[in-house]
Amino acid sequence: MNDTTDTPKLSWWRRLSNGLKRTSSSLGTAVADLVTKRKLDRAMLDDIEDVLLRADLGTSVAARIADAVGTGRYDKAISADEVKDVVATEVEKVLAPVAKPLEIDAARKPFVILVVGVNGSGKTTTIGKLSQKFASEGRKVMLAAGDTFRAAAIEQLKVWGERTRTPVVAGAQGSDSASLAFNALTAAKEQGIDVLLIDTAGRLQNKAELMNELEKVVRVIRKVDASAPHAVLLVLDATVGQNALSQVEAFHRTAGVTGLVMTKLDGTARGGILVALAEKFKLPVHFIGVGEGVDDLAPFTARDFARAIAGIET
Ligand SMILES: Nc1nc2c(ncn2[C@@H]2O[C@H](COP(=O)(O)OP(=O)(O)OP(=O)(O)O)[C@@H](O)[C@H]2O)c(=O)[nH]1
Repeated sequence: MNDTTDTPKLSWWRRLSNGLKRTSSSLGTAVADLVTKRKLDRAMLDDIEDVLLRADLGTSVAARIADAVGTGRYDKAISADEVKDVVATEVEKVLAPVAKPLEIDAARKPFVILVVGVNGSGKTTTIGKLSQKFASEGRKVMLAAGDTFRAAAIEQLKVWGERTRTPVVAGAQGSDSASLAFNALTAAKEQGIDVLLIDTAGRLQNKAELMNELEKVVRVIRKVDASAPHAVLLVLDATVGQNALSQVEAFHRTAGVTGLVMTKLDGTARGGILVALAEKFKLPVHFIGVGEGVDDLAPFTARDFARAIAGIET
């Protein structure tokens, strides 16, 4: 884990737009190359659509953007900035309905958040960041080290617990993660905890056995509180691109995902996939991760993200 305290703190917007440079600049360069050569015609719109597809935006969004670019502009010269503006506007339209804050229902005590995702997507780090956020809002938080496969994962969660001064319920490596979740929820109820964040082992979406185990965690949690988990957050690594589609599908089927968090948007991210996900699944997107530090979690906002994808400076 990098220590970010010594480096000048970049704003989350700067980190996001830097992270999405790979998408926005290849999109920008490709569009600039296209539009300088000739007046707008169907062939150029097809080329623009291809560029958008390569940026992972998905077929229907790419087609819609190409149509919007074409509207009223046939046989005219068009600038790259005009195209970028249309991209930003159309992408924002797709993202606005899914950009929703994570609401903590105070009537649920504790409000149980199950955090799921593939290996290394950033679950534990996101739990640490959320723990800090909720504690700073004056809530009593507890963490459950449900990733019982790896000793290092249990230790990592304990470190986050210390850092955010939050109690951690942990068992031995190899112990049953469903019973760990059961114990943690029982303890959280007894202690009047407001928010219980449950970590789970990373699992590939195509491994049936592990996905069944996740179902069991949900079933066992419900024995303590039939309304829990109150939120199931799927943590997605922004660098994986198209694979995110099958991750959402499988985790949604198994654990009833209620919202998404996309991490690593500060790196060489391929954030266009978030647009395809929003279009296809319409699941709320709550937060984005823009670094490894405790404060590197930002609420997801459609306009900022759309402009970063299109490569428009704020
Ligand atoms: N740059 C960057 N790195 C991140 C971000 N979120 C997590 N990471 C890093 O990604 C790596 C994996 O993060 P973890 O939180 O351990 O991921 P996990 O999903 O819990 O991993 P498993 O326990 O293996 O399933 C770590 O090195 C984190 O520091 C982010 O938003 N930006």
